[in-house]
Parts: sequence; C-alpha cells; structure tokens
Amino acid sequence: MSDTENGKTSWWRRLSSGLKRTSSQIGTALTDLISKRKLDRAMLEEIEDVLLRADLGTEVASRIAAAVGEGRYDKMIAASDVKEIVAAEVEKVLAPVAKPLTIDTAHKPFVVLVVGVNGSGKTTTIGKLSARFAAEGRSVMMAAGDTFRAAAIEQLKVWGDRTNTPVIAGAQGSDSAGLAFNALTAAKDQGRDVLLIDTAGRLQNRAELMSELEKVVRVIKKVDASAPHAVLLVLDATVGQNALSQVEAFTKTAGVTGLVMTKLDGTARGGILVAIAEKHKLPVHFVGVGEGVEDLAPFTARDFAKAIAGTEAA
Ligand SMILES: Nc1nc2c(ncn2[C@@H]2O[C@H](COP(=O)(O)OP(=O)(O)OP(=O)(O)O)[C@@H](O)[C@H]2O)c(=O)[nH]1
Repeated sequence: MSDTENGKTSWWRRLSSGLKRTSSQIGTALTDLISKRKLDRAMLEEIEDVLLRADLGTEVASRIAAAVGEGRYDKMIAASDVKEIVAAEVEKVLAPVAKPLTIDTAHKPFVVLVVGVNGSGKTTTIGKLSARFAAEGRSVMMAAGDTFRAAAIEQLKVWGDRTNTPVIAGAQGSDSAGLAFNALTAAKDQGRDVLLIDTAGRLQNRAELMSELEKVVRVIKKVDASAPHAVLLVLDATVGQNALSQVEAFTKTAGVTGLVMTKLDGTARGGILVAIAEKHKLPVHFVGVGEGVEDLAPFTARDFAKAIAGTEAA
C-alpha cells in the first residue's frame, strides 16, 4: 500500500470513529424502530425524528424519509437499506460544498483570516493548518491576533516551534488590527507564501467585538487591497443549532469564504454540518475530529456521508 493510501485509510479510520457517536445514535435508533414492522407513515415520521435528533435539519430529514418511503410501503425494510439512503442523500447535499482551500500563489502571501466564537477551535486549527501547509513545502507565517487571551498567544507559539513557523505576536491586550497590519507587512517583506491570522473569539451578538473584526479586515486591506484571500469560519460541532446563526453573523461581518468544522468527535449531532450545507451553501474546507495535528483533514462529501450514516465499518 502506498503512503497516500495509508494516509487515506488512516484518515477514514479517524473520521468514522470521530463520527461514531452520531452514526451509532442514528444506527441504533433505526434498527430499533425498523425491526419486526412493515413500513408505514408512522415509521417514516419516526425515521425523520431520528435524523432530526442528529441535527440533519428538517429539509434533509424529510427528503430522506420520502426517499425511504418510495416503493417500500407495507414492506419489511432493513436498517442497512435506510442507512444507504441516508448516505446517498447526505452526499447529494454535501458534494456541492466540499471544496478544498486553494492557495492562490498569485498572492504572496495568501492571507487567511480565521474567525469564530470563543473556544470553537480557531487557534488549534491554525496550528494544524500551518503544519499541513509547511508539509506541502510552503513558507508560512502565523499572527497571534487573539490578543485577549495570553494562552492563545502561547498556544500558537507552541505550534510555531513544532512546525518551524514564525509567529508574530504582541503583548496581551494589544490592538489586534495593528498586529494584523504588522504581520502582513512582515510576511510580505519576507516573501512568505501563506499568512494565517488568528482572531479573538467573539460572540456573534456582541456588536463592538464584531466591529473590531471589521477593523481587522479594513486594516489588512491597507497593506494588500485584495486581502484577506480567504476568511475561514471555525465552527464547533458540539454547539448544535447555534452554529447556523454563527454562520449568518460572521458572513455578514467578516465575509466568510469557507468553513471548518471542529469537534465532530464530541457530539452525537454531527448532522449539523449537513443542515449548514443545505441552508448556507458555503464551501466546507476541513473537518476536525480530535486535538492532534492529524485530526484535521480536507472535507470530502462521500467519506463524511458514509461515516455519518455508518454504512461502512472503520
Ligand atoms: N475533541 C476535539 N477537540 C478539539 C478539536 N479542535 C479543537 N479542539 C480543542 O478545543 C479547545 C479550544 O480550542 P482553541 O483552538 O483554543 O479555540 P479558540 O477558538 O482559539 O478559542 P479562543 O481563543 O478562546 O477563542 C482546545 O482544547 C482544543 O484542543 C477537535 O476537532 N476535537
């Protein structure tokens, strides 16, 4: 087996075991309600409820139930058939949004601004991305723009040491827009390929914090009018439905261009990613299933759909 195949197998194992809480909840509930009964309207409603409990959203849940019902009324069905339908319908929703983050080399540096609420996993994601880009042979710089939290600055420095990537940081409490300005200027001077900018976590309903984020974007544009070239919103899968309103708020304020969903390993409601894809149609670049560097990987629709439906063993 080649290294790439090994890498793929290992990621599939991580992804499917990360999504185990969601897939077993769906699988167990389906098996319980399907065994020893013929399919009728009541059963379809129960199937829909199971999918809603995994946060797949009303539209997708009812589409799946309708697909299960087609030609199967009054017949015995198997949980495995329903899981196949879940996987197929979920893949249809996810395929259009599963897009890799493309680093456009015309921009030097390619500026990636990373936003999200407190604790969503921004700093960790930046660290993991710096490792990934460095492994691809790109020269990276990180900016510790989360100037509120001393631990975030330290955390980024640890990732910097680990990946041999310079980290531009200021004192705790310093102006994050100023820091972004300095970091972009330095990255430009040094001819870096990628600049990853961390930002302080903020609540999407706190106007003054959101306007600070707008300031960071304005200041970045003073150095490079075309930047930021990507604005990644990091979403914590464990917050459930609240993730939908985070997408709305951050898209309005910071012009989000793509999503990263973390902590899918910490929830039985991993279907939230499907609900977000259905509603917002924003590109999903990466998903995270743990704290380690190898626990974040590019998002692929088919693998995610199979893992969430539990149609294939890890
Ligand atoms: N289980 C799990 N934990 C994760 C994942 N991604 C991040 N974490 C953990 O979540 C916690 C918060 O991550 P941070 O990266 O510090 O979050 P942040 O968004 O930078 O937080 P603030 O600086 O407070 O805004 C850390 O303990 C991470 O190790 C994941 O995919 N799975």
